[in-house]
Amino acid sequence: MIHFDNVTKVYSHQSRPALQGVNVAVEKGEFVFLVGPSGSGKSTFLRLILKEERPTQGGIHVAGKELSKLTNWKVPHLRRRIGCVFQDFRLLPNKNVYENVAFALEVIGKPRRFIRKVVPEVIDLVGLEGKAHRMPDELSGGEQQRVAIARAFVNRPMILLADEPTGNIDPATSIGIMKVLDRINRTGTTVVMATHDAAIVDAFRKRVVELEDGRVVRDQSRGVYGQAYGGV
Ligand SMILES: Nc1ncnc2c1ncn2[C@@H]1O[C@H](COP(=O)(O)OP(=O)(O)OP(=O)(O)O)[C@@H](O)[C@H]1O
Repeated sequence: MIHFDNVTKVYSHQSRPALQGVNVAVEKGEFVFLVGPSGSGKSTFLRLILKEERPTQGGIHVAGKELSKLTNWKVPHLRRRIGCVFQDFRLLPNKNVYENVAFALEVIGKPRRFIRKVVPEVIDLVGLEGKAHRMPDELSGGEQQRVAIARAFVNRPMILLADEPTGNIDPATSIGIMKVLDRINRTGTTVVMATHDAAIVDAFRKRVVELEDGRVVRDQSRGVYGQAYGGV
């Protein structure tokens, strides 16, 4: 589903590469935690998948397409098939829960009847039943993140990218957010989640890809946040 083939990314005016010789293959339906210190290249990895950045060297395939061969007018189509969730929620403050989720479908021209059917289903899926008419400022941080996940998922993307989704949320609430992402993954959506949240990574035991200075230093199935060697 996502293939990085010897990918190096050097931003302009930077001497040090943000990513260096990265080879990672994420298959359909996988859940991958992307970990590593600040500045190790996690967000760059996610931005390359969306073609928000281009690799300096190497190739990237997403859903069977080589991104360098994707013409500019096809990029929105790629992005439509990839849901994104961020640390800072990015909800529309003047729209309620229902409207925030529905908006994602309205902008891509889905029929109103379809929107009325699927939006309540997704609001239930993320555990916000009964809260469709609340405004974002009437919700807790965890609830706001659930709305953001509902919005990212309502179009049933093949891939969900999450950049520090629990970064602004307390540990107990983070477990609930993670369970929602797990539920989405179980519907067949491939999930890649960049995180610093060791407790979450250790609790859910998914594949862990660790970056350090732009290189993959570990790729482990059912991994933990820190090095697993020596029983640590
Ligand atoms: N737009 C940019 N222009 C120039 N350099 C950049 C740009 N974006 C990121 N970098 C640099 O690339 C390197 C990797 O950054 P990146 O944001 O991918 O790391 P990260 O692992 O996501 O960090 P964090 O955990 O702090 O979000 C860093 O050295 C950063 O300063």
